Amino acid sequence: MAAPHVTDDVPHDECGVFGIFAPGEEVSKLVYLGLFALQHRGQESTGMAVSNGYRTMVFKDMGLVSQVFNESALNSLTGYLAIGHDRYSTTGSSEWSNAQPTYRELPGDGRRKGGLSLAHNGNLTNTNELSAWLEERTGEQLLKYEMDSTNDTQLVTALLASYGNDIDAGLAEVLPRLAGAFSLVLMTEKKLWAARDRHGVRPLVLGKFGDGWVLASETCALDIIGAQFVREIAPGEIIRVDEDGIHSSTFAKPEPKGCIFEYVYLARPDSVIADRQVQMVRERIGRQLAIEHPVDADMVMATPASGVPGAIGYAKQSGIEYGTGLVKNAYIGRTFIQPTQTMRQLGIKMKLNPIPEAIKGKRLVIVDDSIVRGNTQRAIIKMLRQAGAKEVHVRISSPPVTWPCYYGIDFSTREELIAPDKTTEQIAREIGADTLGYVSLDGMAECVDLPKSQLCAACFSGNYPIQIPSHAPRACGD
Ligand SMILES: O=P(O)(O)OC[C@H]1O[C@H](OP(=O)(O)OP(=O)(O)O)[C@H](O)[C@@H]1O
Ligand SMILES: NC(=O)CC[C@H](N)C(=O)O
Ligand code: SF4
Ligand SMILES: [Mg+2]
Repeated sequence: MAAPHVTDDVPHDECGVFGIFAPGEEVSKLVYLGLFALQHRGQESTGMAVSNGYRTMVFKDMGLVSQVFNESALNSLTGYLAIGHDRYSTTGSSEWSNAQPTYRELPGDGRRKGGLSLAHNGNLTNTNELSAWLEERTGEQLLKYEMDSTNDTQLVTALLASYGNDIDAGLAEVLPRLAGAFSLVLMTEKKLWAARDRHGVRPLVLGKFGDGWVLASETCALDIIGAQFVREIAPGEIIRVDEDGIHSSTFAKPEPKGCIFEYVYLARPDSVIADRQVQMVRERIGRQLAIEHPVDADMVMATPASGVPGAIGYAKQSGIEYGTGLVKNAYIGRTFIQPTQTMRQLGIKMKLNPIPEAIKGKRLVIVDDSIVRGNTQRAIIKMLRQAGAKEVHVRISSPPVTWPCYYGIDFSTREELIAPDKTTEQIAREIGADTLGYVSLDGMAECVDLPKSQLCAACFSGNYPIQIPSHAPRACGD
């Protein structure tokens, strides 16, 4: 059940995140649109906190944006200042209590109580230390202490709330002590903040909306409400928006390590990250893939949806005709970001269906952006063979994923990945492909066209540029 949380006092003050400060506007419908545009970043739960300057209402529930919010819910969420979140769980299970935005009451003065609402994309890697620090500061144990079971976002909210109404002081002390990845938006009844970890692992952008300001994980969420892109929030930067305007400060020296997987899979192709149009990066990687792994074939086809730009690039470079061999059900989202293996496997069956006439008797090149657990390619190749494909040559627009991600993508053990300790031929046999080719790490990074030193590619290389949890496995030689 959706649970509105209302603080009713008078004045006081990867997942996808969204924030807006637009005096004179009713913003809940704009937040809805922004969250809708960011749905590809998280499909498990969604929510928003909205303030009219005096009190905050938080409304969140399990499910998609279109399932959780309806007209009457949006009409009841009145106010000009809001944040929102689409969740894809990485730390803390997929359940209502971990849905975001998180909310904490602040002490306030007298009856003027207020609250802190916060939404987080990323994943923290020192939750043990942070739990201990919270206990030291407040005597509070957030959850029964257990490795990995403390929701990282709740910890940040509790730590910041322990500074009372002085959120700026809290941010200045708490943010430098967070390890891992975080793109945050947070608000009290009158002010909106955003902050990005010093590595800028996850994207976060600033836009202008009339006289107001918007924050969003990706530029596609600015486009949908007609906001103008202003700039990215810099790694290590804090932005505050209030009635006096916008204010920027720095809490740490930037050391960029943007997630390369955003370009490969996570972000929407119509978004722009670090001045790079994601669609164009993916097409370039497809071209590179054709150069590195050519094959004689009759048709190049994509694994919908994220494999499409790479397949276009592969077809253009190879000169092999591009065709559609699989139809995607338009009413189903991403399968990889589902929280359980059963849901991921079922999802693929519901999502993709072959077109036998288009593929029968053909030598196919099937392009996808990545193979992680192998669910998608295993299922698709079976479908294509049953539909009469003569040969199936799989080409992948990223190198083998061989190491877990601790910075906001949910593959946290090596055991769940298909590629570790296997040759490409072994993986090809396991998924049932005639041949398999992965683009090289250098080739992929060149297509992103940023210095390798400014990117995280740890899930491909095992070289973690940012602290990982103390219990995590390390790459050989580390
Ligand atoms: O090897 P796996 O474990 O199956 O994971 C990789 C697959 O998952 C993703 O697709 P997804 O269905 O999530 O989203 P998409 O529709 O954007 O391609 C990705 O694009 C690959 O197809
Ligand atoms: N994918 C994410 O950004 C997840 C955010 C946060 N770590 C959570 O699990 O809720
Ligand atoms: S480990 Fe992989 S998915 Fe995680 S932040 Fe680095 S590049 Fe991105
Ligand atoms: Mg896919």
